[in-house]
Amino acid sequence: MPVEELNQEERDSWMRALPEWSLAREGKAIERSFEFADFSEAFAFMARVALIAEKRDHHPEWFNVYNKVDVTLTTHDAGGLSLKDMKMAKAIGSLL
Ligand SMILES: C[C@H](O)[C@H](O)[C@H]1CNC2=NC(N)=NC(=O)C2=N1
Repeated sequence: MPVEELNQEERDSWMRALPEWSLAREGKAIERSFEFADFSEAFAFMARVALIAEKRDHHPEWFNVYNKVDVTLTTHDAGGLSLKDMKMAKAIGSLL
């Protein structure tokens, strides 16, 4: 089933509900940086996100250095942001 890209109004409404996330890539992605006590905590977070990603078949782009994890969400199949990214962002936030 094709995944629809959100229109600007839907996108902006979701962004108000996800204030910790920022638009990136000219509105085609959202990003958020996380900081933990150490690498072990950061990697534990990534492991939990990985399980959610597999369950949803929706995978983050991310970059980790020691205790920091930068997460970018976008939907390749939609060529931009979809509901999947926003729901994933919400699920990631509820892990903390
Ligand atoms: C075939 C499979 O459904 C797709 O490749 C999935 C897997 N994970 C994905 N993750 C993300 N972020 N975007 C996608 O479009 C996507 N598509």
